[in-house]
Amino acid sequence: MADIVFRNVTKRYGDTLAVDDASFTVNDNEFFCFFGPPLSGKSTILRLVLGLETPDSGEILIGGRPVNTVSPAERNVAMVFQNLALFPHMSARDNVRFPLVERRVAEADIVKRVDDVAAKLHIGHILHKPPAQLSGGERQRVAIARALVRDPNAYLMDDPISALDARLREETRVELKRIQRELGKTLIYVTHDQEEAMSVADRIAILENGRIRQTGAPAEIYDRPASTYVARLLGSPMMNILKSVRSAEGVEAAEGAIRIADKAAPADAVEIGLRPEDIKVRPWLDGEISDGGMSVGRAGRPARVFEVEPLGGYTVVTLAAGQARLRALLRGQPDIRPDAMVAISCEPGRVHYFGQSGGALAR
Ligand SMILES: Nc1ncnc2c1ncn2[C@@H]1O[C@H](COP(=O)(O)OP(=O)(O)OP(=O)(O)O)[C@@H](O)[C@H]1O
Repeated sequence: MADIVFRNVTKRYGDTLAVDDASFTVNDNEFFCFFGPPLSGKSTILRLVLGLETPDSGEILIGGRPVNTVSPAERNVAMVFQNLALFPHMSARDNVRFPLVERRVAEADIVKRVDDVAAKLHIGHILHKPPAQLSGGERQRVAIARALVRDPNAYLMDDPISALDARLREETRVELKRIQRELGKTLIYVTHDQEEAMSVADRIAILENGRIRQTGAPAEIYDRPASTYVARLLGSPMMNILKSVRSAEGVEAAEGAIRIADKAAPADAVEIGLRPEDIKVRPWLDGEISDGGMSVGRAGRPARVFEVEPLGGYTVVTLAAGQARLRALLRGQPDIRPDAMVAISCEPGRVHYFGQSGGALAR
């Protein structure tokens, strides 16, 4: 078993709380991702797992064993380095052999272990090549083979593909996900890219200033963000978050320009969140009269199109409703022009409610 557990782990650097009372469990064979803005404590958590840092308080367990005082070598957790750096002057095979040669493992053992890991990663046929002759995906597999040849309990990656261009990043993350599934080994992965976190991870932990704000499967966090902080971090375009007040029918936002007919709206909601893809937009009909009593849920409220961004498969429309700006994500390339009047609506069930401190409220 290679589950990794943090129990109330805190790590300070001087006055900086790099990791603040973190508790989580990474399950055996899980692809677990830490995601957060710069300086939120992601790398420090990896360093604590590796044993390069010691917690000021709290406990770390790997496979059920407390490791606070266990050296990095004895923890048997492998790091796959940023940009998957391979030694350019060595063949892929020598790269993979390297950690074992360094540890003076017997030659027969080295051969067997390299063959084993090469078979798992399907790279047996490319081991004779130098890194320069490998594709990006092959290099990635070789770098992972080098980390795994010692048969670690888990492997860690710190923003491994951030240096690649956008297209290659997309391909590489698919490959990474595939590799992790095939290997079935615990992977702790750090990224500052929300789309990457969502796409690769079985579960994500979201960090803010060293604190874990929410942990869960990507879809779960996306659909039920625990706070405005988390809601803003996941999703592109970002969730629309608007100040709101309770009304007789439900809630109002944007000085009444948006009304949600939702009797179940919590009384203490001070902000509502609308995902761009949940906002429906249709042309405002000739002669249509804005009835102040109409609700967003039923008939649609008037809004003016501020700007239109056609992105091919979908279109981002920025709308002006009262003083508020909203972004809606529409499929395809609808015939919507700047300055046009449109009717916007949203299913009440898709509205997120947040309280005074930014925490999500149950309907
Ligand atoms: N060796 C160190 N000495 C002093 N402060 C440190 C050290 N390492 C990290 N910190 C501080 O701890 C906090 C967390 O840093 P950390 O590198 O873990 O964040 P991160 O989320 O990985 O950031 P990034 O995305 O920029 O890599 C930051 O405020 C950072 O300045």
